[in-house]
Amino acid sequence: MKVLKFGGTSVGSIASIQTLLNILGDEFKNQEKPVIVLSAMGGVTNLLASMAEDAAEGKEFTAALADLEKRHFDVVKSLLDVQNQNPAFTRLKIHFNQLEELLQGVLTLRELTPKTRDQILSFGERCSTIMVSKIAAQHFKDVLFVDAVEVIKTDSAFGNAKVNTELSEMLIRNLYEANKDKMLIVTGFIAGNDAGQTTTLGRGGSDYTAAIFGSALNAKEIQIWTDVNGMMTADPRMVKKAFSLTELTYTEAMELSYFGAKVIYPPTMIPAFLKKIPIVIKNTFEPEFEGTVIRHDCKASSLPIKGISSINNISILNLEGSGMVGKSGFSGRLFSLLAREQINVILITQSSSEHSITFAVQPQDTERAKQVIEQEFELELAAKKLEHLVIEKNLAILAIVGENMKQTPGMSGKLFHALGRNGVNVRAIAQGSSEYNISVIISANDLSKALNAVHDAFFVQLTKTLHAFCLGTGNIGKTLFNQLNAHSQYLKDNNGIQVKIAGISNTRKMTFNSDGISLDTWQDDLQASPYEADLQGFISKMKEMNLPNCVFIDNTASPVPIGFYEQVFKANISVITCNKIGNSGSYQQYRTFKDTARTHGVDFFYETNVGAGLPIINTLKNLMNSGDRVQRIEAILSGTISFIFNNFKGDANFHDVVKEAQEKGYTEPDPRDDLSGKDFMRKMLILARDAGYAMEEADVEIESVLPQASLEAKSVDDFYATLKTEDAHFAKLKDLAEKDGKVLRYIGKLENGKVTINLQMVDENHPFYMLSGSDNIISFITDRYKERPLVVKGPGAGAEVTAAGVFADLINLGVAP
Ligand SMILES: NC(=O)c1ccc[n+]([C@@H]2O[C@H](COP(=O)([O-])OP(=O)(O)OC[C@H]3O[C@@H](n4cnc5c(N)ncnc54)[C@H](O)[C@@H]3O)[C@@H](O)[C@H]2O)c1
Ligand SMILES: N[C@@H](CCO)C(=O)O
Ligand code: NA
Repeated sequence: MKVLKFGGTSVGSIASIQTLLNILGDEFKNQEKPVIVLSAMGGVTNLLASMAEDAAEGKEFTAALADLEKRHFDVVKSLLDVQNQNPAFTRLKIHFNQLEELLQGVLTLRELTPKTRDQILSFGERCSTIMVSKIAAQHFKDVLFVDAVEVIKTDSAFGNAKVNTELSEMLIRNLYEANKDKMLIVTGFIAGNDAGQTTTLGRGGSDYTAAIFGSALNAKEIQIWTDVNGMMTADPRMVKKAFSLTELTYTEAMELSYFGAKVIYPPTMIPAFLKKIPIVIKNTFEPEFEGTVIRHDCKASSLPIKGISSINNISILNLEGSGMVGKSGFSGRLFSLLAREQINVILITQSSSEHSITFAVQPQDTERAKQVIEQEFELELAAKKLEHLVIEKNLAILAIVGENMKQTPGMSGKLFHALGRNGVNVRAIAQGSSEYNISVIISANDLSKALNAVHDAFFVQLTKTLHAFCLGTGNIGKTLFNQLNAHSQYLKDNNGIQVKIAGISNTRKMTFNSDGISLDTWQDDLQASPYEADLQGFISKMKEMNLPNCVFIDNTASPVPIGFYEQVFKANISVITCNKIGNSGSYQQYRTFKDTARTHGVDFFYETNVGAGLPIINTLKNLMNSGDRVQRIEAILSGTISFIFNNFKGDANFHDVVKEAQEKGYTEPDPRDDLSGKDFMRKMLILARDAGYAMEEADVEIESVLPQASLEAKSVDDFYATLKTEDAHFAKLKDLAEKDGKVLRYIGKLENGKVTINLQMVDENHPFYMLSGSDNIISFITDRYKERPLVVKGPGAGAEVTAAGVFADLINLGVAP
């Protein structure tokens, strides 16, 4: 046989009671009739409690009582045929009169004893159960209302009575045997003492009733019908990707029950655990959900953990001092004291040096704990054997739970990697040797980020979410958004990655959305945003949003964002940049970026600083990391100049070719940066530094391709004008080269710690002769690539290839452990 328990929401409305009847209808078809346990209608127990307290304070309760009556009567009117209504009204009315009398007594005496309180509360379950059993009787024959006062026997500790299990189980069995052909519908939560007075079973009482019946009758299963889809991997209000578990063990259910939305209160299920009866959590509002089964032993599961539970507000107390070292009985004294004071200790850690003990308590217990400890250890404190107790508030506990963790190395590694990577500082740690729970204490501010990051790290079958904050909506920024938009489904399906753009800023406006700014409407959103651009504001907001797997992307050509990189790294946020100004500033600054990123365990990716999307920075990194040494680098790294020399032929005029390069998106926002050689210089400097040379800009020897007048131009327009007036200068260069069947190439070289960039005329035997479009080419001659160089070649400028390089950096972020 089965026991089915329906919680408050399942009997809370006409619609839910109708669903309940359908469920009973299915069960009624079975040979063995189930036992049904009911809670009070949703909210009724709390209402009764407050009516009782009001009455004790001399306040009126009649209006509330009338409401209560009406809620029950409305159900009767809707769900019972007219001819069946009167007997139900009469039964209910008798109870409401009794309730009124009790409340009146409390009001008169201005006193509410625990005994009276239990009696008052019991009307919630009594009325809902009478009501539902009358309705059920109209549909099914042989329904029997059972007042649990008759069969569940307790002591007289009103409010939280202790059950006489042996006696109760016997009475339940007798009742069941005598009514085998009937469906018993039983009041949850309430019981009776020897004198027949009503008692209540405390928190989770109706689940307890179901467990007691299940145990007494050796039920095949106990179903708990509630209003959510069973037990989930995390609190769904905090973790959107939380999903329902199909199966977990009793131990896991116990450990996970810390959730805010409590599905069951595991201690009440102990009678069922002891008999190894499976407990199935079902959803009345989604009956097709197959349920979460809590059982003694589960099938092997592929999930590394079953879930992540949390407590969002705790305090820790830390007691340390030499007086504890090697002293047995110290922790005994401490924790006996706390137990005596009824201070619940949530978590304890002690280092093996025995120099300190840290423990967590509810915030409301903190001050009292401090007081009693200081009294108890007064002498030790005075003798400085103990230091004064340190209290820290606004903390939270996050715990990963699952029996699969046992004997599986790497679980704590995964947990701490996810936390560390996201800049979550761990204040204390606890893991029992049973290895099914690892708990960490962190700042309450970080809880949401930590829960989501840890959930992403463990449940790899789910999509991982990256949160990107992007600066710059020009050529590259815009193209990146288009690429992300077009490719998002593929990334989800094939890489399990979802990129959410959580913030965007250009020089005018900024906008934010932790759920991701739509990549179809970002321009309108930015336009409509109330926030004026403010870089420090942008970064502060990014930190404040405290999202997991966060990255800052600099798609500007501005020196301003550079000044903020360090701050970003220090907030444990990775940086991706196509802006070369940062890495080509002072060597000191370049080092600071690298070192700060490393010490904070985040990435600093800048593949597009050299050769746009071509794999140049990563190639060099791999060479260096694997112990190779660069002997020489020769390269053409200006896409713009490359394009110009590849197209400045025959009748072409220099001015127009430069214009074309700009229109094609190859140039810097200011094309003078390209033609002056500055952009090329930056790239060579970055390569030299990545190759291990602590070089400064002044160490680069650079020959310009421009005549003096162009170099001195005050504006971009003036600059273009000089390209026209200086036409002869460029024509001469071209003719000189063409005369000998050569081509013009602007080539950079790094050798012996020296960088030079100059204009050369090369013939067809030169490896750099054959280039077209905006091609870049780089050849690395290293200790290992000595005879023949390692060469990378291809288009090295343009919005598409550059944005693609930024995109690749994004996907390569080490968010996954
Ligand atoms: N074009 C290429 O082929 C290529 C290749 C590699 C790298 N890059 C680099 O890409 C970067 C962007 O180039 P682009 O052509 O897209 O430039 P762009 O001028 O088209 O866009 C720059 C954007 O940055 C924004 N911006 C500037 N300063 C800002 C600030 N302080 N705060 C917020 N936003 C700011 C501007 O509003 C604009 O939206 C440059 O650093 C360039 O060197 C370009
Ligand atoms: N303006 C740059 C873009 C690539 O960094 C170039 O022409 O090479
Ligand atoms: Na590159």
